[in-house]
Amino acid sequence: MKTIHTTYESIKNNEPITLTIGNFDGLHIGHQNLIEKVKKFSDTKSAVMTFFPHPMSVITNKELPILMDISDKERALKMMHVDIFMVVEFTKAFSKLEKLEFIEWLKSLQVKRIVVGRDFKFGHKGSGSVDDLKQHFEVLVVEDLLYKDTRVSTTYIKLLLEQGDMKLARKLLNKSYSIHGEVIHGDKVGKMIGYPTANIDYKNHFLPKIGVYAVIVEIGDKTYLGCANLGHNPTINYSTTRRLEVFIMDYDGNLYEKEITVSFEYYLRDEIKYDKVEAMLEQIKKDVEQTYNLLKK
Ligand SMILES: Cc1cc2nc3c(=O)[nH]c(=O)nc-3n(C[C@H](O)[C@H](O)[C@H](O)COP(=O)(O)O)c2cc1C
Ligand SMILES: Nc1ncnc2c1ncn2[C@@H]1O[C@H](COP(=O)(O)OP(=O)(O)OP(=O)(O)O)[C@@H](O)[C@H]1O
Repeated sequence: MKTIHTTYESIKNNEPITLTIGNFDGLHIGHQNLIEKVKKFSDTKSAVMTFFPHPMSVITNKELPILMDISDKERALKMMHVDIFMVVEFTKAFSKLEKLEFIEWLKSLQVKRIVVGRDFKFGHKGSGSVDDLKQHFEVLVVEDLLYKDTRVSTTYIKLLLEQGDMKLARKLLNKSYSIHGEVIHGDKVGKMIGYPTANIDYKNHFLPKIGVYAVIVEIGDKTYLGCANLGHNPTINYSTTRRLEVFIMDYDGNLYEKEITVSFEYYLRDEIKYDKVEAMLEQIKKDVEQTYNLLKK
């Protein structure tokens, strides 16, 4: 797969493509279904276009919590054997292109065919629709992928994660929800109480429900079982911002500044404010045992 990081002014493509366009946050089964359709045409290369930063964050000037960053999407699309991944810088100027300007821009990219969902919108304030595209390109409109009457969408998956429904989120994402980030320094209390934790700098990754999780941790090319606490640490050193901390089983090494990935497999329980640290340690021991039982092969 060829990845092109570009601006809309400088983008170039010389090969005829079948293209799909969108945010594809999470690359859920609705997105995957659509991309499989893109790949079916043998007269063109398959191409996926997305934008960075997320258009909503540029338009609203607010950081938007995301399920996947560009590197996650790149990895997933590579595994799906997409030929070309176009990452176009999303700017205020780009957002102001009128629908016909946007269409002319696409024409300059050798687009033979466009594959999108019925609600696809483009151009300034989303004024362009599938009908507009049809006047200029061959367009394949993919039917909605539903799960029990609900359209599979990034928004719906975020709702499931907020409810701690990791099982259904996993089904709709086709993989466990994961967050990767650099390990940063915490308060070093964990080590003292016998459960050292790696604190992850989760940046603008979307955070699931506050609580304790059975997780799988990837460190380089190795995987470990772990138990994560996502929350405010109300018992020791209350933190106003949410923290993601993981106790990694059978690991002792220095993780500071290393990049690790945490996959949320099971929601175990709520985060609790304990009166005594001993009571918390007893519970953490049980969490670790439960994690082992759930995740051991
Ligand atoms: C599996 C696990 C479960 C935890 N559960 C709770 C909890 O219910 N309540 C709480 O206040 N802290 C909980 N913690 C967080 C610990 O209080 C925290 O790891 C400790 O304060 C160390 O923080 P530090 O990394 O900043 O040193 C949990 C930690 C782990 C690893
Ligand atoms: N469940 C689905 N079935 C069919 N097509 C879909 C589905 N979900 C998204 N698409 C299509 O995938 C493309 C990219 O969608 P995009 O990521 O921009 O939005 P989305 O998945 O609907 O997310 P959100 O929940 O944020 O609206 C669009 O053409 C969209 O219509």
